[in-house]
Amino acid sequence: MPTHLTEPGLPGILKKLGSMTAIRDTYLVEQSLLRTLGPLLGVLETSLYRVDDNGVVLRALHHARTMVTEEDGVQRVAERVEEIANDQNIPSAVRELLDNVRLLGKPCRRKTGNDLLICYPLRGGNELCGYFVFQRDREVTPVEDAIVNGVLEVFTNYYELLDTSQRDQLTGLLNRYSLETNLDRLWNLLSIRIHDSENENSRRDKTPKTYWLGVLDIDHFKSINDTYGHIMGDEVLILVTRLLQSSFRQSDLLYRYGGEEFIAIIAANDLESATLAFERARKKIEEFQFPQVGHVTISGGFSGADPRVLPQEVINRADSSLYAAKHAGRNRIFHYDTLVKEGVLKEVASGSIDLF
Ligand SMILES: Nc1nc2c(ncn2[C@@H]2O[C@H](COP(=O)(O)OP(=O)(O)OP(=O)(O)O)[C@@H](O)[C@H]2O)c(=O)[nH]1
Repeated sequence: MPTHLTEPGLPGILKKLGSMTAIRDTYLVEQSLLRTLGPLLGVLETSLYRVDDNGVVLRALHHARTMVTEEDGVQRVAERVEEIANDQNIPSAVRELLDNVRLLGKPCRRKTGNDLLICYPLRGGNELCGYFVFQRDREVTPVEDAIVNGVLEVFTNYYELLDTSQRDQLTGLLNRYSLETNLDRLWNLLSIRIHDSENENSRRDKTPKTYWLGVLDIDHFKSINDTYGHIMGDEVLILVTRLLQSSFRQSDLLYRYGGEEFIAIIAANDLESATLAFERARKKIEEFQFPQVGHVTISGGFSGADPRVLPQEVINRADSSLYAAKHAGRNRIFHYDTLVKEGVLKEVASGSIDLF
């Protein structure tokens, strides 16, 4: 698909690369990559697919540019970025192309009507971590190919560096800094996902349209450290992380929020499913035999991650519920609204919570 927009030359691309590496948010860097490569290749639409270790698409980012004419007759470029949380809506032609790239380990293309659908692999180290896809009416020239490969390499190296700074070194989970800097973006994303799944077009989309935020905390962790030493304490933290990761879905988000405190943001259809998901995680840890230490339990509190409520308020609600769970004897996970209904927690006007 040819574009009628003015395309930047090499100085423009270098400037965009400079801007891309000035960004400190991994999601915005991904958008910036698409903004850089679209004009370079003379296409209006580009996509980025992120995959897990098994090649399953975790999310897709689509970027589209259009020329719009303002009321005063002035033309400007309008940009739209769309994020899809899973691989249910990937067109079959794209899916087949992604599979080819994964199998062959190099860029591939296939014909769709008069156009070519072209896909480049993204590599983090030697591992395939995603795909860059676009469609246009002509082949990629050797010069374009070299530039695309160069830009993708700068992108993946920079992305990895940023990603490392957003992760906790011990557990590999996203850290508190990353949660706090991304809360607003995350909240926007939740409202888009909820809006999308309510949309006529996404009727077949099985993604649950409600999200839940839980604060989970290891019980009596200080005494684990005191009895078995810090190294054993670290080992427990790593094992609890792995158990939580294997209990929640790949698409759920898990953060290390403090020393022995985690935040999980999970998708579930209703309160019953959310309760089951958090309970499954609690039980999984309760039933696990930790080397030397034996049994370890967690307590938690959770609340609906309603995008209309300020994110910090939702964290406070979950945190107060966690406090109530500790107060009630630990090894249990409480739901905020239920506690308010039962009169265990009182919601005060400011949004802060009093425990009776
Ligand atoms: N080994 C290890 N310990 C940590 C780490 N971060 C925090 N801690 C310890 O975690 C302990 C948390 O203790 P407390 O906040 O008193 O809570 P607790 O003992 O779990 O008690 P409850 O939460 O009330 O059940 C402290 O002793 C911290 O030193 C870490 O990265 N590794």
